[in-house]
Amino acid sequence: MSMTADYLELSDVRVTFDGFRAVDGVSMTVLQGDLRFLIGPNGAGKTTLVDAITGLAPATGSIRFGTTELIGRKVHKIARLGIGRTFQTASVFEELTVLQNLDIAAGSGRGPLTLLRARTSVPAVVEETLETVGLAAHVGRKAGELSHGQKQWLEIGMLLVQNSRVLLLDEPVAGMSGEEREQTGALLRRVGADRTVVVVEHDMDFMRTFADSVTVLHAGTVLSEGSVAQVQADQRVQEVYLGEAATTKALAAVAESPPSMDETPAAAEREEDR
Ligand SMILES: Nc1ncnc2c1ncn2[C@@H]1O[C@H](COP(=O)(O)OP(=O)(O)OP(=O)(O)O)[C@@H](O)[C@H]1O
Repeated sequence: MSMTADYLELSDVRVTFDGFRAVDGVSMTVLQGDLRFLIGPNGAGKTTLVDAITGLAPATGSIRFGTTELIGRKVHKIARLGIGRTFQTASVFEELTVLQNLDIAAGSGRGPLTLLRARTSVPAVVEETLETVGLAAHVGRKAGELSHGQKQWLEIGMLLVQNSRVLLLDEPVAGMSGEEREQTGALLRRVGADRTVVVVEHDMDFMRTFADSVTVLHAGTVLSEGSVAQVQADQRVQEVYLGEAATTKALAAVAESPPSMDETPAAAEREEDR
């Protein structure tokens, strides 16, 4: 493990699809141990930004992991540098056991024969990871039989055995029960202590409970950034999140009883002000 703290530093990152700017000049720095949540309305560019970091979307600007530039590198090179991600739907091997899934992830450099050979002991990193993600009691179960939450934990475990230093997690608690959410939050705190973690999430309660810091994306740009309290107090964030609901409500109110502008107190006040 490195002695110096890791960090992920994005500078003026842009991703364009056919002239449409999905990510439009994002700069942000995420430090190891600072559990960062990336939030924003649908289409804000969150997933595209994660795609850019992992090499799946062509980006311009700079994305550095420590002093290493990631832009321009191939997907598997970026993964090998220690940048790991999960997807909204867990991508575990359903027919294989929990242990086999972790083994395959850990042995990404080993040949298939080594993996097939009967083993007498579980590698230390796999054993440790089973404890960390809370699946020690389920080593022999087929991944397909796990609950949705447990599959997500297994996927995070697969990143841990690969020694991922950066974890980019796409909606890890979507579809989870309340208890699984709590356990996932605790897991993120544990793994995030000595790793650089970015959590893309729509669940605001989960974000409020577990985020150390928050970046709010809107229309491909950083709208706001700071602590949960700072971001929540930001007028622009409230407008983006409440905007749609407020507009719908206002329209409904207008349809129900058209307000007469002359009679409202506000209109009367404005008259006096003149
Ligand atoms: N491959 C693509 N080609 C064209 N447009 C794309 C592509 N991928 C994403 N987009 C567009 O880029 C914008 C950002 O999408 P993205 O999925 O990154 O948003 P998001 O913040 O992750 O949204 P959600 O919360 O709904 O997942 C959207 O308008 C989307 O339609």
